[in-house]
Order: sequence, then C-alpha cells, then structure tokens
Amino acid sequence: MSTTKKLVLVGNGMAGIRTIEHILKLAPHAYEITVFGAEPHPNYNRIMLSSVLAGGTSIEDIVINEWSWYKDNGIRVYPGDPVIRIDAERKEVVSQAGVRASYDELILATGSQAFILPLPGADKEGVIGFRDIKDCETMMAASQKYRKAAVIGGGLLGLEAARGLLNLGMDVTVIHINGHLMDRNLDLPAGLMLQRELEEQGMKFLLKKHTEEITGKHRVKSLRFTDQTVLETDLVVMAVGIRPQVELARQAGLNVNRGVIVDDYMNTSIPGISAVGECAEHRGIAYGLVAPLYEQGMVLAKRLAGSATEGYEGSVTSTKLKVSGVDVFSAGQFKDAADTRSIRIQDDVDGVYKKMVMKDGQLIGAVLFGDTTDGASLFSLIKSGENIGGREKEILLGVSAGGSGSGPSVTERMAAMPDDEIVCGCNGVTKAAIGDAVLNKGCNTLGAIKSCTKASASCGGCKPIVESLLVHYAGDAVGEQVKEGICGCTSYDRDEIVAQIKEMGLKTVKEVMNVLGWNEPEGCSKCRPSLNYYLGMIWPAEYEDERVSKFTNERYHANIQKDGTYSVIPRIYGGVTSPAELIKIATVAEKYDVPMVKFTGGQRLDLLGVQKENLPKIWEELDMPSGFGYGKALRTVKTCVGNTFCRFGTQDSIEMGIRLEKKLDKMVAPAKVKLAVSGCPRNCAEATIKDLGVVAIDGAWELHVGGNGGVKVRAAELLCTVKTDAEVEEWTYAYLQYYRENARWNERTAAWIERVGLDHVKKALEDREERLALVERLELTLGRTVDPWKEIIEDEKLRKNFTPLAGTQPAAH
Ligand SMILES: Cc1cc2nc3c(=O)[nH]c(=O)nc-3n(C[C@H](O)[C@H](O)[C@H](O)COP(=O)(O)OP(=O)(O)OC[C@H]3O[C@@H](n4cnc5c(N)ncnc54)[C@H](O)[C@@H]3O)c2cc1C
Ligand SMILES: NC(=O)c1ccc[n+]([C@@H]2O[C@H](COP(=O)([O-])OP(=O)(O)OC[C@H]3O[C@@H](n4cnc5c(N)ncnc54)[C@H](O)[C@@H]3O)[C@@H](O)[C@H]2O)c1
Ligand code: SF4
Ligand code: FES
Repeated sequence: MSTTKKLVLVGNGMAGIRTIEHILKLAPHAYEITVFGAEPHPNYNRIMLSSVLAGGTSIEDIVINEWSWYKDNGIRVYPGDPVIRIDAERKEVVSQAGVRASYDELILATGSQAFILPLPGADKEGVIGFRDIKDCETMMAASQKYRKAAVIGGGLLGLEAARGLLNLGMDVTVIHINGHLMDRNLDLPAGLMLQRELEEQGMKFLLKKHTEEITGKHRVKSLRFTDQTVLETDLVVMAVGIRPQVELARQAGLNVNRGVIVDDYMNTSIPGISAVGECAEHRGIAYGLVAPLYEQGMVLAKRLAGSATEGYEGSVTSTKLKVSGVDVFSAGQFKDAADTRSIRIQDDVDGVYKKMVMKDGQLIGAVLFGDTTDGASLFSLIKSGENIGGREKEILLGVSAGGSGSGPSVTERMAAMPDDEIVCGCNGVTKAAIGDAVLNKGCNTLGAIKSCTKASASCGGCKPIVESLLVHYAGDAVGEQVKEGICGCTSYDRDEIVAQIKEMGLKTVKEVMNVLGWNEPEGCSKCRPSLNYYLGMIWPAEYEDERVSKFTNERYHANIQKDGTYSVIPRIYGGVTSPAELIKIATVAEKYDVPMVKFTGGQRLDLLGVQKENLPKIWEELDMPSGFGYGKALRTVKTCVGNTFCRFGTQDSIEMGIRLEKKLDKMVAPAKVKLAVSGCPRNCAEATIKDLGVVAIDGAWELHVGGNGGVKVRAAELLCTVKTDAEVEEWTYAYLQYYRENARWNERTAAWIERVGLDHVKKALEDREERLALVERLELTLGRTVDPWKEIIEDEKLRKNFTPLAGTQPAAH
C-alpha cells in the first residue's frame, strides 16, 4: 500500500506554487499533488504584468513554470477550473467542471481580487481592475480602439497601470482620493516629487477627487465626481486596493476575517487545511507583496515536508515603484509618530529626497526618491534591527559608499547575513542561492546571476545587494566583469558612451538608447539627464536640449522647495546690485506676496515661496537674467570688495568677478560650478573652497581649483599663477571647458580632481594651443545659449507648462 499522501492546492498563483516547489525539494515523494487554477494559464509572475503592459516584456516571458514542469513533477493540474466547494468533513474539493479531488492536506492560495468600487455604473463595459493576464489583454485591446483612459487610485498598481497605458499611446488621467500620490508608501515631499516627475512623463492627475458615478450607455463614457465635475473617458482601471479571496474558505467554515486566519505555521482553524499568500491573514495582517508570501510558503512547505521550522513571525516590507525613469523606494514604518525620530535630506537640484525613521536607536522605516541605490542596504538594516545610534547621518548620506565610519561595512554586513535570508523579494532568492550560483555554477556577473536565479529580474530593487554578494563570493574573480554602466539601463560607462556618441554621430537621447541597446526603453532618471548633457556638450552647435530629460528644477528653471513652491534667484553679477534693481525686486516680491526674500550664500537675493504659475510673470517683471540657482551650471561668482574700497586690496576683484560671470553666465556643466575672486591673500571671498577660486597676490593672480564647501569640505589646489587679467580668463575658460568635456555627469570638480588628479589636469592645460582650442570650444557653446527665463516669457507654448492642471490642487504656501 502506498504511503503517499494526497495534497491539493487551490490557486495556481505565486505563493501556492512556490510552496509546492519547496515541498518537491524537501520531500520529493511525500505527496501526490493536484492543483486547481481559476486562470487558464500556467503559473506566472504577476508582478511582471506591469512590465508586459508597458511593453517591456511579453506574456510568454513571465511564465515561471511551463506546463512541462507540472508533468515532469507528476502534478495533476486543472487550469481554468476553479474550486467551488470544500467538504472539510469528507476532505474533498469540488471544481466548477465537476472534478472531485480528495485530500489529506489542502492548501488554499486563492490570492486576492482587485477591489472594484461599488459605484453606480461600475458594471459597464470598459471598467476593469488590474490583476491578471486577462485585464492586461483588455487594456492592450482598448488602446487599439480608444484614446482616453482613467485610472482610479494613485497607489503602486494605479501608477504602474497608468505608465503602461501611456506607453500604449493613451491619454491617461489618474484620479486619487488623497492629496499626494502613493500615500500608503510615501510622505508628502516624496509624493509631490513623484507627481512632478510623472507629470513630466505625460501623466495627468486629479487629486483629492472622489468618484461618484460612472456614466455611459453600455460602455463607460465619463466619470462624475462628488464636486460635480466630469472627466470623459473610454476606459476605467480601478486600482484602489485589493481584497483577499475568502468566499470558498468562509463557506467551508474556516475562521475568516479580512483573510483566512492562520497561525505561525499557516494552519487554518480546521486541521488539514492550510492557507498561504494574499488570501491568508497572519497576526492581523493580509500581505499584498510577494516577499512575505514567499516566506510563508517556505514555512508551510517545511511543516508539510516534516522539516523543522521556527514558524512565520511576520515581515517588514519594502516596495519599489516599477515605472522606468522614476526611482521610488519605501520600507517599513515611514510615517513619524510620537515615539519615533526622523532625519531627512532634500536635494532640489538633483531631485533627491531621503528620509530615515528611527525608534530606540533602530532604523524602522525609510523613503527614498530620485536615488534608490541605498534602498536595499537600508532595508537590510531595518530587518537586522542593528543599533545605528550616532551613525544616522552618516548612513543617510552614504550607505552606498560602503558604510564608512563606525558601523559594519557592506562587506561585513554581507558576511553576517544569514544564508536563508531572502535577498530578492520579488523572486524569493536567498543569499544561499546566490552563493550557489557564484560558487558552483560559475556565475561571475550580475547578468549571469540574474539568468540563473532570477534575482534582480523584476523590480530591480535588490540589485545593489546582489552585486555586493557577488563581490563577497567571487572576490577577485569578479574583476572587470562587474563593471558598472552609468545606471541599471546600460552596461556602458561614461567614457564609452561619449566615445560612441562621437564615433557614430548619435544626435538624440532616444537614438543613443536604441543604438547602444538600453535595457529600459525609456531610460531612467540617471541616464536621461546625463545623455542630455553629453549630447549638448559634444554637439553644441546643433543639439536641442530635451526638456523631459531634465530634472524638475531645470525644467521649470526654478528651485523646487519642500512645500512644492519655487524659489527665484535672478543673476546679480559679482554680488553687486543697485538701488533701482533692489526697488524692482522689492516691488515684485510685494506684488506677488512672496513670503520670504533672503540673501544667499553666494551674494544674491532669493525670492522664496513662489507658486509655479507666477514664475513667468515674476521673471518678466524682474527683467533680469536667470541666476541658474536650480541647475547644473555656473551659479555664482562671489567677490570681495577688492582694491576699489578695501585698504588691503591689491587687485580689482569685483571687476574680475563680474567679467568672469558675464562671460560664463549661461554655462551648463556636469554639475553646479561656483567661482570666487579675492582681492588679496586674506581671501575674504573664500575662493579656496570653490570649484575655481582666483586670489590676488602682489602683482599676480593665483588660480585654485577643485574646492568644495558643502557636505564634504575640500580645499582647492593651486592650478597656476598668472600675471595678467587676460591670462586669468584664458586659464579659467580652458579649465572649465576641460572639466565640461571630461567629467562624469553629476560629478563636481572636487570629486573629478580627486579622481583624475591635479597633475593630469595641469598636463592637459600646459600647452597654450590646447588651452586656446578649449576656450574656442567653450565660446562656441556659450554663443548658442539663451537665457531660459527670457525664452519662456516670449513663448506662449512654453508658458502654458506653468499653468496648473484643471482639478489639481495648488501647492500649499
Ligand atoms: C500588476 C501587478 C503588479 C505587482 N507588482 C508587485 C511588485 O512589484 N512587487 C510585489 O511584491 N508584489 C507585486 N504585486 C502583488 C503580487 O503579484 C501578489 O502579492 C502575489 O501575486 C500574490 O500571490 P498569491 O499566490 O497569494 O496570489 P495570486 O498570485 O493572485 O494567485 C492566486 C491564484 O488563485 C486563483 N484562484 C482564486 N480562487 C480560486 C479558486 N476558487 N480555485 C482555483 N483558483 C483560484 C487566482 O485566479 C490566481 O491565479 C503586483 C500585483 C499586480 C496585479
Ligand atoms: N511595485 C509594487 O510593489 C507593486 C505594484 C503593483 C501592485 N502592488 C501591490 O498590489 C496591491 C494593489 O495595489 P494598489 O495600488 O491597488 O493598492 P494600494 O492600497 O497600495 O493603493 C490604493 C490607492 O488607491 C487610493 N484610493 C482608495 N480609494 C480611492 C478612491 N475611491 N478614489 C481614488 N483613489 C482611491 C488609496 O489612497 C491608495 O493610495 C497592493 O498590495 C500593492 O502593494 C505592488
Ligand atoms: S580679500 Fe583682501 S581685498 Fe578682498 S576684502 Fe578681503 S582684505 Fe580686502
Ligand atoms: S527585489 Fe524586486 S527584483 Fe529583486
């Protein structure tokens, strides 16, 4: 007589089949397995539906287990045949097609369904959720026939659906109930930054809107809101959350709350019946992300296979929005509470926001926008519960730098990570599986690990940790192979890209991405602006700046502030102004109710708290050039009083500063550039912590380069000493052009000089002919630049970008 027991799985989805995979590994002959699936497809990666919709992959490519896998493992499978009844007394299930299957062990893994708002008209044609392949196909078909789409819900799913529909050529409006997007995962500043970025991609938003009715005869025609406004649409995608599928369990008499209630070993209230995945509720939580569900699956598999397990204790979760061109990460408890402390940085120039939330010295939550490189490291810190007291700032400023300072380094952290820790949540890949791929299967590149284990193949959030583990296991064997591209979209580095652009005569961002085989068709927030810069630097005479490839600040030519308002900094050459100019600034500030006027550190005036729609009017009335206070460009030329008024001054620093600033006032660069000129060695303009500082010494000028006064203070190094004013100009322009042509995008001069060495730069500039050629190339570029404020004021179409969208809320003062 066979001792093989019967195992029935209801739900052919991600959590259920992952559990079966583990059981097959742990106890290959323990069960005779039968699987019922409501969908007609083999088990597939639901996460990747967003990518299918966006055109990044195909349905065939997201299948996890082909039909042959079921056959090879002796699994009887009933696709497209949902179980409709469980007879717990007789230990039997009955399917819609009438199949009866008895069991010794039953696993419920029925997942969730999209929550469809119970609105009048919600049953009309063209109203769908986004949950499965069928929904994906419905959206793709609709895009062939119709133009307008409305997505209700600005959470992860809604935004990924909206991005996909945009890619399919539809005009997409997202209707969101809250004041900022992804409110379940992000705080206000990150939500606002995300909105701006997505608006730039062409998405429209109606915030704080409550849908009241869906109108139309048979098919949807429009949405009516509680404020009685109407939005015409041909398709409505509801993405307002999910509900666990528990009807079957309820009918069988199981204890059910939001989900099927399970204990730490995934037992339900009836012996012999377990539940796993989104349909299960553990310690009051029904999870909606795969990482915790895979952890549950492992515990259940161990129990059913008779292996030891400590049980499931609940999970901290992390999410990453899968929209190309936008980097958003959120983990743990990101909201502030009475017993938490938080620390945050907001870099409006680079469009980066980082927040860490701490409790009792431990990191319990994080939000990252614009740069999510540290997401995986922060998440592993949250999970480890390590005490980070005293290191918070250091971690916030640079976990990715390798955990310098008193805490454990990345290398130490990788070594300490337990073997069974899941590194890739989306694909359930453990540290041990990556170790196995590197040590036993010869995988010594990220690409090889990805194909072998699927780690980093879905949202990409785990990539930094997978790379660190690769280095941990492969050591020197990694060598060249782990060479990093400028971002995750390419394996080419900066120098290779610049060389290819020149060699092949590539002229647009899209062309570079196509020809060089970008992984992400739209690129991301790192590569798009850098390609935009390289193309402009290489082809100054013909390249047209691509607005969508720039950061928000540079697109609006004003610095975005914490509360969503902007700041306006007009250029004040050398920090020298006049009564007439001051009156003009004061008049504008009064007229537009500017909440604050402040002197900047660079001797200019900053009008803070300006609403976006007022920007063009303010620029027009100021009638002053843009100070580029928002851009990767020349910022200020700070000057001291100099010999005109100061009794110590030996040279005219003001005249020299103004001369340099007038020449360079529209110069864009890989990163922001600050200059200063001091009239004697007392150096009141602090020229030796600037990107380029000119200091008068008796009868000559010294040029200091590569200084920085920001987070990492660096004293500038002496480049040269020259006699005449003309030589100051020649060396300054040649040096800056050499930096423009050779630095990586977003690399300040301090970092660049540290990387290439001052001697290299001195050598490159020692030949006069070479210097003059550099000056000539800079002049060619400068000759083509226009004042961005003036350009917008004079162009009605550009001005329109500053008008707020109907229905969106103006940012708070
Ligand atoms: C578009 C999209 C993108 C997502 N992106 C991410 C992401 O980036 N990261 C992340 O962590 N999570 C993401 N998720 C969520 C993730 O896909 C789910 O958490 C996961 O699929 C849940 O697994 P599950 O097995 O519990 O349920 P499912 O994968 O939904 O599987 C349940 C299966 O059971 C079937 N079923 C239901 N009732 C019956 C029945 N009576 N008889 C037979 N079969 C039945 C269902 O048809 C379904 O096929 C995304 C979800 C969607 C829809
Ligand atoms: N990248 C990812 O990790 C990813 C991607 C897609 C889906 N998912 C998962 O899939 C599940 C479903 O995602 P979701 O975005 O639907 O759920 P969600 O709960 O994360 O977001 C729903 C959003 O809809 C909003 N909302 C609620 N009622 C509304 C109404 N009447 N009108 C307008 N807006 C309304 C809410 O404020 C919320 O922000 C979640 O578990 C999510 O974690 C994850
Ligand atoms: S640097 Fe010299 S010249 Fe300039 S203000 Fe100071 S003391 Fe005067
Ligand atoms: S965590 Fe999403 S791909 Fe690894």
